[in-house]
Amino acid sequence: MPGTTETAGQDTYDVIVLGAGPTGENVADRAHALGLSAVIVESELVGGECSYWACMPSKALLRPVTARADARRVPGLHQAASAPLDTKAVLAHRDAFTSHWKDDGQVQWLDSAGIDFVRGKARLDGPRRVVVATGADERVLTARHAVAVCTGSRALLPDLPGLTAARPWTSREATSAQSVPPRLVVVGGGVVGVEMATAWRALGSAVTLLVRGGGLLPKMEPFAGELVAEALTEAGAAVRTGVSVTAVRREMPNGPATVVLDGGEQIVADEVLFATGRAPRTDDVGLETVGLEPGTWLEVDDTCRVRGVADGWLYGVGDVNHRALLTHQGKYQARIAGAAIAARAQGTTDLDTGRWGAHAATADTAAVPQVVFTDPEVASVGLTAAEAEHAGHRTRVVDHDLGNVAGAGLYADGYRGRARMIVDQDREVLLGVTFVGPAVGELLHSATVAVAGEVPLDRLWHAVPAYPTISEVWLRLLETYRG
Ligand SMILES: Cc1cc2nc3c(=O)[nH]c(=O)nc-3n(C[C@H](O)[C@H](O)[C@H](O)COP(=O)(O)OP(=O)(O)OC[C@H]3O[C@@H](n4cnc5c(N)ncnc54)[C@H](O)[C@@H]3O)c2cc1C
Ligand SMILES: NC(=O)c1ccc[n+]([C@@H]2O[C@H](COP(=O)([O-])OP(=O)(O)OC[C@H]3O[C@@H](n4cnc5c(N)ncnc54)[C@H](O)[C@@H]3O)[C@@H](O)[C@H]2O)c1
Repeated sequence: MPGTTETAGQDTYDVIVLGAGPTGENVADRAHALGLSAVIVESELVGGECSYWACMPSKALLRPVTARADARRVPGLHQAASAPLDTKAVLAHRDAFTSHWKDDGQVQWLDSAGIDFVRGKARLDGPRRVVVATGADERVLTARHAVAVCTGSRALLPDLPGLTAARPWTSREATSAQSVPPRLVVVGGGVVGVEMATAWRALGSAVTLLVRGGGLLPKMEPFAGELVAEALTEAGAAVRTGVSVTAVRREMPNGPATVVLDGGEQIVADEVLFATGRAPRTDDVGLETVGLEPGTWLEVDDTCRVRGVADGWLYGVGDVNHRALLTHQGKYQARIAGAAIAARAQGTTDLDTGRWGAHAATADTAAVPQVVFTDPEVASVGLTAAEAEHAGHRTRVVDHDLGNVAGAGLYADGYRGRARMIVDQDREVLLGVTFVGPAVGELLHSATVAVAGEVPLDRLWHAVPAYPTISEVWLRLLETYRG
């Protein structure tokens, strides 16, 4: 049972925030830091999906996996690092990183940040009014300036015969399971699918990854999915592309599940993870009381203000607006929305909403960074080659084999990886960068600065990477471009 600390407080606030995930916390914090009173309402755990069933537990499961893989590629360590992972220790490490699914620390942080907190299920009840069901009681809150819906997303399950009765895993079970299923089927080759297939395979499950398309990580550069599929296969997972699941059965409650494929083939597994995307948590937050459709993603402008709501008091920030379903991007939007809410509360009418302005979440469309924590890691920012071409840019695609970089060779024996930069030929700046290979995640911010800063390639030539680091790939990419 989560802690029950909450603020009796007043009932009228400058800003009311629905949902205390990373996004909601940051909206409230920004608003408060800019002089507004703020209250946040949370129905489950303060910290949201990210802290308890997403980023934190998944990365805590994956870190030992990638550390062991790296160590096995270092001469002198191969033997020592070849033992199986200590499953109990890895799961305990994961449990510690989720604070054992207790949010006392995060509730304390709200308090220290001067943000009032109400635990309960919130829903809109007409303009600027929020009703919170707090157990047996209801509490009514009123906002002077803004209400921010930051209720996030949940796993989306396909409508398949037998699926609900078969009790499939979603990302929640995949990140919080207390034992290793001997056989695990993973459906979906997106980020959740590949990360969880990597983690549970390394922890000992026999993993079958079922993908209906032609490859893994379809939203990224094709070589990313290819290298991750190759590594998963080498690790002993079965990666099957071009297959669709048509039904799932679990005849005995404690027995195995059977996954039926479109060709009639059946696969038996102890657990079946559906990693098939997300749905907005907006079905029961009272959208209908303000003229919006329940269960839909909130359509917002670049200040994260919801379109089509009279007087512009409603904001939708984080996963719920479907702009970029990532914690860091939700927190970025929260900083932008918080600044816009405060400016509007002060009566400012000419907000700085131009490209890269203080009140515009420009990076959401131009420079979203993402790291997939598989072995090898995938790190990307901005547009892929296909996206840049589709957007009508005149581009040049520059590739380099990361294995040929001295720092990569030192990092790991037989280092395998690849880098790509997409150059906007008209402006000679970068539109996107992708790295695939061990440890490239920590390289990504250099690319994010280059893309978001629209750093001219002539100036990047003067950004000298230290020798012998993996970052020397920058020099190789620029040399390849210049010829
Ligand atoms: C397995 C997995 C791994 C991930 N790993 C990463 C990663 O490594 N890096 C990364 O950047 N992103 C990652 N993500 C994505 C990341 O988790 C989300 O983008 C992030 O959690 C979104 O934050 P949010 O605050 O918008 O929503 P959430 O974190 O979903 O928080 C929303 C909060 O609102 C509450 N809420 C909902 N309805 C109500 C209501 N009616 N009243 C009161 N409270 C309500 C919920 O209980 C929840 O606490 C991962 C996602 C998954 C599924
Ligand atoms: N490291 C990270 O940054 C990280 C990690 C995990 C999740 N996330 C975020 O969480 C979000 C959700 O991740 P996700 O992997 O669930 O979604 P996703 O949209 O990335 O991938 C879902 C995949 O499932 C496939 N799919 C959908 N329906 C299917 C069906 N019926 N049968 C088979 N395949 C089907 C889709 O084609 C898609 O490739 C993503 O937006 C991601 O950015 C980020």
